Amino acid sequence: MQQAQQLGPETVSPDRAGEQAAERAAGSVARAVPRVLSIAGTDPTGGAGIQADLKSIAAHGGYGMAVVTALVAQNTCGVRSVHTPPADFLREQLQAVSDDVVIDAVKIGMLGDAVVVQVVKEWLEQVRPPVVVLDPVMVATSNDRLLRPEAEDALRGLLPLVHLVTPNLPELAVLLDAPVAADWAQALAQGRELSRRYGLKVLVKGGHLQGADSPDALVDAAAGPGQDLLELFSHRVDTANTHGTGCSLSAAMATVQARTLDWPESLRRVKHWLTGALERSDELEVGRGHGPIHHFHHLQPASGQAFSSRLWGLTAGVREAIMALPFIQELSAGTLDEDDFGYYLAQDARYLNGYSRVLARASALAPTEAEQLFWAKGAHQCLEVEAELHRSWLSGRGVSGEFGPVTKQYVDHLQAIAGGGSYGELVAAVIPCYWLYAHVGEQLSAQHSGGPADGHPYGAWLRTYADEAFAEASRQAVAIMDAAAAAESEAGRLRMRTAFEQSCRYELDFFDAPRVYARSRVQGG
Ligand SMILES: Nc1ncnc2c1ncn2[C@@H]1O[C@H](COP(=O)(O)OP(=O)(O)OP(=O)(O)O)[C@@H](O)[C@H]1O
Ligand SMILES: Cc1ncc(CO)c(N)n1
Repeated sequence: MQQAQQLGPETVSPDRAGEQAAERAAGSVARAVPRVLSIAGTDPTGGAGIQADLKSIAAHGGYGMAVVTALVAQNTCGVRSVHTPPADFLREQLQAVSDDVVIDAVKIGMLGDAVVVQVVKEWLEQVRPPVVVLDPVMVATSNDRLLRPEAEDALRGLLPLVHLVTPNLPELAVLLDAPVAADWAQALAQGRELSRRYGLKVLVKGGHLQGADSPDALVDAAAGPGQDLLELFSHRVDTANTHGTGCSLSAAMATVQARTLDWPESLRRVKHWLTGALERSDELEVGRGHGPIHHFHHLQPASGQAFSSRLWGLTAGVREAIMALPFIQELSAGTLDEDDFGYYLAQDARYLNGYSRVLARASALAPTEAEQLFWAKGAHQCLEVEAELHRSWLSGRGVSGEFGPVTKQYVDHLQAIAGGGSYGELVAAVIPCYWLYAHVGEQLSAQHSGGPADGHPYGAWLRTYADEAFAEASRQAVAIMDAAAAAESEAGRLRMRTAFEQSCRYELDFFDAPRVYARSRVQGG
């Protein structure tokens, strides 16, 4: 504090002042690691205000600094009280930063009252940072007021010093002294008007609209036709974790603009990041109200559900290929050659025997008793199904019980991982058998709603495919894989992915094997 008092404006070193003036005169200079100052209130739970700004700045490669306008006792559920430090002290904080550091960008958030707005205004007039983004914070996500109503006029007076303002719809209405926009078209019209009136860019935010999208638009009334509007539509993330989205967005815009000197490009990057941060917000488990977004989701590997979702997405092509196989199509239509079906079942019985041993190994490696039991039950069921296949379908058909080439390769692949891989890798390798089987079952039963027609040669078999108990086991297995993925290193997760993808390929080959290797084909041509 004492030190701050010693450092008045008159103590600015001539070098530093010259440096700032030179940079200003040259216009903005892109910086690899811009020095970004947040002027905002606090959130001790870290999701909004200065704490969110610093994370957002760092997440976008900036060097974050912060001047506190107000100390806010708040959490994800709401605001309890606000303590505003004396205006002189705010001035000293601002001056302490700008006397020493060249500022590449400023983000302004909660200002609270008209006195604070005035101090910040005077400082902006003196320093004129090259990038100034104002988030006109008025009301928190929890609906608590963060700006005194009588300060709204003062906030409008700040606009001529700002390059980009980022109002949500109610804030946009207050800045224009107009009714709140009822739809996106009205919001854009208001954004244009605000941009024109104050000669700045406006980021109109559609987070408060209803609908499948959460649109945002960069409006610049001064730009030529075709350049005056950039609209970005992202899907609306189904989450209550929206605390601090506005803070994080504006701090990110200030940072990326200072790095790129390109507002539209900044919005594209920031919007993409923000959607991911909302999507992954559940992983943080912070607070009981509107939780924070995941600022660093792009640096941390997806854990939990996201791992299996990624693998599922990566293997969409294999699933399509399986469904398109003559074997699957003809099986569903009832036109499949009996020998092909017999070959498939005999190989399945052979496979299940090997698979059972591999599941027993997963049981042996399982980190919890519940998982140990899950895999042990799976191993047991495989043997039961194998026995049932021999009793019902295979007896009297005279099909060979020898390993076919694909069956051999698939089981060898699983056994190699059972012998030398980690638990996560083994789980990832065994999942496609559950998951793709359940998927094919679901697809086939959708093709036979109400059950296969009477007299369908494979009707009984199709019915077993649509078994809900199996679908449930598949979901449990996938959940176990996600937990195992979270416990692995990044390299371990990569091995899991490889094991999973290889097993998916073998599932495809397995369904196609009758076409290639069934006795009638091999012998009869
Ligand atoms: N559910 C959602 N899904 C996707 N994007 C969202 C969602 N909610 C908000 N956003 C995005 O978050 C940003 C902030 O939008 P919003 O209109 O909610 O601002 P705000 O009210 O100032 O935020 P805050 O909640 O921090 O007060 C915008 O880019 C908006 O599109
Ligand atoms: C300090 C602060 N600024 C902004 C918001 C808006 O989310 C908040 N809740 N707290």
